[in-house]
Amino acid sequence: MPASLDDFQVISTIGTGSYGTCKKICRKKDGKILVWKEMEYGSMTEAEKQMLVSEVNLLRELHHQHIVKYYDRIIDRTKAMIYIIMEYCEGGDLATLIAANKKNGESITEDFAWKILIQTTLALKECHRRKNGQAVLHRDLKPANVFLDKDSNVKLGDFGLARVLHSESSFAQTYVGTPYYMSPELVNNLSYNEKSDIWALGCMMYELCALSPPFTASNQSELNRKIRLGDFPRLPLKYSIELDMIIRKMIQVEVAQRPSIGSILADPLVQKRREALE
Ligand SMILES: CNC(=O)c1c(C)[nH]c(/C=C2\C(=O)Nc3ccc(Cl)cc32)c1C
Repeated sequence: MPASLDDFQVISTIGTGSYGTCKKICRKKDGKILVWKEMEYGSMTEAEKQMLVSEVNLLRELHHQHIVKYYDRIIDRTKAMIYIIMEYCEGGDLATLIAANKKNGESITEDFAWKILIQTTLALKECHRRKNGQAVLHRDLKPANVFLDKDSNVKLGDFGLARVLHSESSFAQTYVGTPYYMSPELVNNLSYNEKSDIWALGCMMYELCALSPPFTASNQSELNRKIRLGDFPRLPLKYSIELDMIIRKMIQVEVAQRPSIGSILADPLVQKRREALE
């Protein structure tokens, strides 16, 4: 029996972005707290609608402890709206955490930084695993797309949809935000690849610790120049040289120089940190 909007009670709006609105909802039959991301697809081309459908279908295929669980989707054709129902992540998103730390002068611990790095890498490993020959590259890894559950475990969300919503469509005009995590290959109009997600992961980890992206500028051309150069300051000295090194390896201009997901997880230090998490 497909779900319907009447099966849920909307509790509150918990996030809005260029992709749509995220609402906290309650499933009436059992009181389970979930979220739905609602998007208006009326202004999409047929090709974009098809891409959205295939991305949602990919989401359904991904089952992993560090990827937000997909529950269902509801399409309201009268309003040209799609509602994607997913698990609730009580800890919110990393962008909010970074903003709060900047505001109150706090910073995450070294242990928490390693936890986020390891769990996000594990989520990307699952995304990059070929499903029916189709890799689900994230394409938009950033703090606003990484969520935390009640135990501050990582839940990666909102991927794949970026490919649909970054296309040359009416959505493109609504896409806001500076692409701080754009990799050198994208700046040079080369193709996006799995190592582009590694670059974005390094940028996200850097910002989580330093409370600023590795590359900042007041305009796109200056940002592109800095990204191509690849120079950025060391993490704050409270963080170990090992953490700085592994993040620095991820943010290397040369794609081939960046570690693969497998080599990150095989790093002895990562393995030691991972054992401490389990
Ligand atoms: C300030 N942020 C929040 O309060 C917040 C909380 C507590 N949860 C969320 C967002 C999600 C959430 O709780 N589950 C999600 C699944 C997929 C996606 Cl794309 C987003 C979410 C947000 C934005």
